[in-house]
Order: sequence, then C-alpha cells, then structure tokens
Amino acid sequence: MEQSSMEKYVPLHVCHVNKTSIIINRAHAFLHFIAILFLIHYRLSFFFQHPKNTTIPTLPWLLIFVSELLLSLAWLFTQSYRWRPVTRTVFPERLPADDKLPAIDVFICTADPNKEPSVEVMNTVISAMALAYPPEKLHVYVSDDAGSDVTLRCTKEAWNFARYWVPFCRKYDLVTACPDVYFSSSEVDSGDFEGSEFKAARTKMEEKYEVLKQRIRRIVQQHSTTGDALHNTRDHPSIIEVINEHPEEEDEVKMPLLVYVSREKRPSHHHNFKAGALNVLLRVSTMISNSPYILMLDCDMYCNDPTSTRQAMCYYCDPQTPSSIAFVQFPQTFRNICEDDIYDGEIRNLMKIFWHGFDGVGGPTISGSNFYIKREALLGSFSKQQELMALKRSFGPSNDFIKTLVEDYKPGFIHDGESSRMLLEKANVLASCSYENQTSWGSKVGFLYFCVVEDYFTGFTLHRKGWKSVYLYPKKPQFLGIATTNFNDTSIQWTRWASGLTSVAISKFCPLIYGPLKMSWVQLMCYSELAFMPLLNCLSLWGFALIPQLCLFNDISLYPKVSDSNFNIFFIIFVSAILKSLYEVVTTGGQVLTWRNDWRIWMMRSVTSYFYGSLDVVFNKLGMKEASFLPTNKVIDDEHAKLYEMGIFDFRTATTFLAPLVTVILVNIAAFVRALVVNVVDNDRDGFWEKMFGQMFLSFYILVSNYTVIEGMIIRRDKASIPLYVTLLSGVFSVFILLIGSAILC
Ligand SMILES: O=c1ccn([C@@H]2O[C@H](COP(=O)(O)OP(=O)(O)O[C@H]3O[C@H](CO)[C@@H](O)[C@H](O)[C@H]3O)[C@@H](O)[C@H]2O)c(=O)[nH]1
Ligand SMILES: [Mn+2]
Repeated sequence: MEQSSMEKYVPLHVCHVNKTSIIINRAHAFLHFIAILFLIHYRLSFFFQHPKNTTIPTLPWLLIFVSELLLSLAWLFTQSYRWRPVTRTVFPERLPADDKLPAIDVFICTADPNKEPSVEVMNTVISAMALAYPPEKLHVYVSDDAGSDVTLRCTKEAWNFARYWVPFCRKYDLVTACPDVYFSSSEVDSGDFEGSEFKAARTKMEEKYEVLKQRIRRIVQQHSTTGDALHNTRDHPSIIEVINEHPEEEDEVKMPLLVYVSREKRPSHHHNFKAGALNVLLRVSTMISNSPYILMLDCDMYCNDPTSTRQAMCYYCDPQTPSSIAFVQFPQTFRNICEDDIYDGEIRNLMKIFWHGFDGVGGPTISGSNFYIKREALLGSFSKQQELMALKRSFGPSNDFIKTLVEDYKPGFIHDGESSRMLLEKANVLASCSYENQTSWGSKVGFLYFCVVEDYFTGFTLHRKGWKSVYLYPKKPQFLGIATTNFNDTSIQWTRWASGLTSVAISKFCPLIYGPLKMSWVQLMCYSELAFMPLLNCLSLWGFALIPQLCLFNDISLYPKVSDSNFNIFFIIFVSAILKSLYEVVTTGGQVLTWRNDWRIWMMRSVTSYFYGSLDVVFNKLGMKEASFLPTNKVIDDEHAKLYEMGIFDFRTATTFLAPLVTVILVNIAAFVRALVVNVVDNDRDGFWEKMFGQMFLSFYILVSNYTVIEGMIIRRDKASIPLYVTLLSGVFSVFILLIGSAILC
C-alpha cells in the first residue's frame, strides 16, 4: 500500500488558468466589439445618405473610417492574448537525481565589443558557468560575431575567474549566479553561511572580481590604443577554442566546459546576423557536447537565479508531460529599469500580459533570449535508415555531423591533445561560411534567416509544425539584461523589430495564409497580431494624428454632435479602451504613471519606428535597401541614465525620428489653437463647440499625452531637448501638410 502511494505520480509543474481574467476579458471584449459594430454602422450609413444632406466631403470621412477599422483590427488581434491567460508553477525539488538529468548547452551571442561592454558580456559567461546544474552536464559556448581578439582574451580571463567563482557559489549555495549582481547588491546573500570563514572567502572573491574587471579593462584599452589594424570583423577565418588555461592543474570542483567560437566571415557571404551565428553554434556544439537542451542567451543577459536550469527541466523530465514541448521561455527582464520607465524598456505589455495569454493557447513565440530549447526541435530527429544523400542535402556535406544526427552521439570532450585537436578541426569546417551553401540551414533547419526577427519567425515555424512551448514567469527574475533607456536606442531597436515583423506580414509566410489549420485559431491570431502590429498601428495612428485635425482646421466635422446619441459610441469606445488598459496595468503591478508611459510611447512609436520599419520593408522589396541588424547599444552612459531616471525625455536622436513627432504636434497645435481663437472671436457660431467637440478633444488628448514633446521643443533648453532646426524643419512640414492636405481633403 505504502509502496504504491510512493510511486504515485507527482507532477513537476502545474498550470493555473486565470479564470477571473478570462471572464473580465471576454465580457469586455464582447461589449467593446458591439460598440465597434455600432461605429461601423454609423460610418457606413454616411455613404447611403443623400448627398444633399451633408456638407462633409467623402475623402476625409473615408480615411478616418479606414483608420478606425485598422485600429479595431489591431484591437481584435490583441484579444487573442486575453482569451485564456495562464500562469505556471514548477517544483524543481521533485526532479530526479543529478545523474539522471539531461545535459545542457548554453549559447551566448556577442557581436560588437564597442556596443556590448566586455565586463558585462563576461559576467554573462561566468553566470552561465555558475548555473545550478551538474558541471559535467553544462557546456557554455560564446559566439563572437566580431571575431575580436578582445573577446577571446576576456573569455580566458573569465574562465580563470570562474575557477574560483563556481566553487564559491556551490560551497555557499549562493542564490545569485552573477558576480556583478552579487557584489553590487547590498544584502549579503550567503545561503546558510554567516560565519567568519564565509566572510573571508567573500572578501577574497570580491578582490578577485576587482582584478578580473581591471584585466578586462586593460585588454580593451590595449586593443583600442594599439588598434588592431589587420583585423576585420567581416573578413576572417573561423576560430574555435576550448578554454582551458591551465590544463595541468586539477580543479577542486569540476568545471563546465567553456568554448569560444568565432565563425568564418567573408564579405562575399551573407552571414545572416544572429540566426547565422546560432546555427554555427548548433553545429559546432553537436560535435563537442551534443546536449539535448540548449539555453540561448544574448550577451547582456546575466543568469541572475542559477536555478532556471532546474525550473526548465521540470517540463522536460516530467514523465507525463507530452514530448511536444519545444522550448521553455522565461521573460526578458532587465536590471536598469526604473519606476518611471518612459521608453517602456521592459516591453511591459508583451512580457507581463500578452505572453501569459499566448501561453494559454499553445505557447508564446521565442523571445530571442532566455529560453531552453530542445535540440531536436531545431534539427529534427532521424533514424539510421535515413538516406545519407538526403541528409547531406539538408544538413551539409560533413559526414561527422550527419553521424551525430542518426546516432545517439554523446561526445565527452577531454583535453588530450590529438583527439581533441581533430575534433576541433572537424568543428572548424562546420563554422566555415560556405558550409551552408545549398543546404536547408536557415530555410528549414535551425534558426531561420527569412527576417531579422529570427526569434519570432523560428517560433512561428515550430508551432506550425505542431510543437508547443511554455512561458515561465517566476517571481525572482531568472535573467537580467540591459534595456534600452534612451529614445535613440529604443527607436532603432523597434524599427528593426517593425521591419522584421512587417516583412513576415506581407510575405507568403503571413500567418493568416501560412498558419491556418496548423495551429489553433487563437494562437494564429497572436502571431498575426505581432506580424501586423507595426503596419496597423502606424497607418491608423497617422490617420488619427492628421485627418481630424485637417478637418478641424477647415471647420469640417467628422464626429457626431455631443447631443447626438451616436456620440455615445465614440465616448464608450474611448472610455472602455482607457479603463481596460488602466485595469491591466494596475493588476500587473503598474501605476497610473506606467499606464501614461505605455500610451505615450505607443503613439510615438507608431508614427516613427513602426512607420520606418514598414517603409524599410517596402524599400527592401523594391531592392533599394538590404535588411540589417544593428546590435542594440548596451553601454550605459551616465548622462543618458540620469535623464532616464529623472523621467526626462532624451531627444538626442536622428532628425528622422524627431521630425514626425514634432510635425504631428505642430499640426495639432495649429488646428486646436485656430479653432479656439476663431470661435471665441466668433462667439460659437453654428453650434461649433457641439459639432467639433470630438475633434477638439482628440487634438487636446494628443497634445496632453505628448506634452513632453512640446516641452522638449519650447520650454527645455538643455542638450537633450529638441534642436531648433528640427522644430523649424517640422514647421515647414506642417505648413505643407496643412496647405496641401486641406486642398486634397476638403
Ligand atoms: O549579427 C549579429 C547581430 C547580433 N548578434 C547578437 O544578438 C543578440 C541580440 O542582439 P541585440 O542587439 O541585443 O538585440 P535586441 O534589440 O535586444 O533584440 C531582441 O530582438 C532580436 C531580434 O530582432 C533577438 O534576437 C534578441 O534576442 C532580442 O533580445 C546580441 O547578443 C548580439 O550580440 C549576433 O550575434 N550577430
Ligand atoms: Mn538585447
């Protein structure tokens, strides 16, 4: 009796369906949808009335209607995330013993030592080595897309430090894996140890960490002063090195393997950005460790909590969990976010709301970093009977690599001269830039090259093949990265995302065409929401920012009179949208300030990043521009950081990003002020206020929400305010829009 109860299955994880949210969300969606139907009816009936009954021209009516439809469609898509939100809990203490756990490879990508400070990248490397997992089952790979000597030398320094850090973490059971976080945090995290021995050990470690930082700085400095004239980040052979600085010394605690990989680069070959780097790592790691699970990390993502390994394994080691789970995604969380996050650097909606909903309908898409993925999901599974030639066509010419696919290949890398040298030579072939020629890498195998949001697109294709994923959001952040905290960086980053997503939306891979019947409809809507988000938001918001204002400027009314019962439709939609978003922000731990920031940055991005991202795709299709992936800047500049912390907008960015914002504001000011002045003078002729209230209010709302732009333009006189020439240039644009727009529309 007792025996059987002991053998009873105890789950390693549970999923909680968020019933209250589901009821609130669906009820709200239903009511809001009805209101939208009324709006559509109201707009449509205009086209059926007798032309004599109206003085309103058709074109602006049509344009504002289209804007409303597009925004409604965007809203409809986002309802998919509200359909069935779930949260999850794991029980890592129930995992099998260490010797039964599967091995893990960790991939860390870095691409530019100037934008990605080496001290931080090395902290990521060290924290990955200190993950709570049997060291012989942990293998860390650093991909250096810059092929820089700096990164190689720093990686060696990091390894030397980790030889002390890893045993220290294990001995004292630290709950922080990253030295930078550990030594800068005020609370002394010491597990059970409080004695003087621990204190002495900690002081010694801290000294060693200081030395490490100094050494890294010296390497970086030497490099920048001597300059590495011969080195070209776009033209160099591959380098693969297993880091083991002192092979003769035996370490007291076994260490995870650390491998430095810099793939070959030639100007004649497209290197496919991060996806290309990840695919090289996939091949190289297959030869060296071939772990069934892989943790992917961007170079700025420290492993904060070392137990993420075990939490993820709860999904892979649970006997009753279907084997169709391809990846376990943790949220992207950041270490430099302050309360008043004016640029929404923490991508709040996505990480705190949308991904839980995505999880409830089949699983979220890959979010670039912080996920544990099954190797099989990226490479497929094969039997010995598989035809060799077919495999070579897909996976490239290396026999050694193919062998690893059809055999249960478990290499144990040992530093023993000859055989390890041969292994690395084979791996080098796999890292050459011509290896993928005429293969399925990037089109069917591994990370996909189709667009610069390789994470989204690869995730979409996996779900389309029937794989599932889960989203794990524990209280303690498992990973901590650097968020963008100035307008310039965030604009560049979002333009890249917008361009990547839009390129999927208007291709044959458009989720609405490529996805049906391959996944649930709701999940498909989530994917469509992301793909169409830039396009829908930018088109509709440009409409809302200009059309009603141009009409206001010309005394043309686009909204019902306040006394007209139809006015309620607009009132209800507006209030319902505002209240719902406020409710969501507050129930996910935000404040009214957070909510204001969300709305503001959404408006700003729609007319800038989403707009340029979409334009980028158009130029790309016309063959006028190549896709690009500029790595996001991760250098925290004190001056920028200070402004961000004070909640002051930093307008030091390209004129291209500022001009649309300033232009929109100027047009709104012009329309609003003119209406105000003329009608005060004219003493409310023809019931002007009643007729124009909708438009006056819209302009007013836009101006109040974006007051920070007005401030940057007129009131502030600091270095980070909007330069006068941008205001003047935008002034010219707005006069142009008012004149030409009025002529066309009215
Ligand atoms: O040619 C390249 C370009 C970038 N990277 C690395 O890719 C990572 C992500 O780049 P980053 O500039 O930090 O991108 P983010 O703006 O933070 O990117 C988000 O969006 C990307 C897709 O656009 C995802 O790949 C990221 O994981 C996700 O965090 C970094 O570690 C880079 O070093 C490369 O290895 N090779
Ligand atoms: Mn990043």
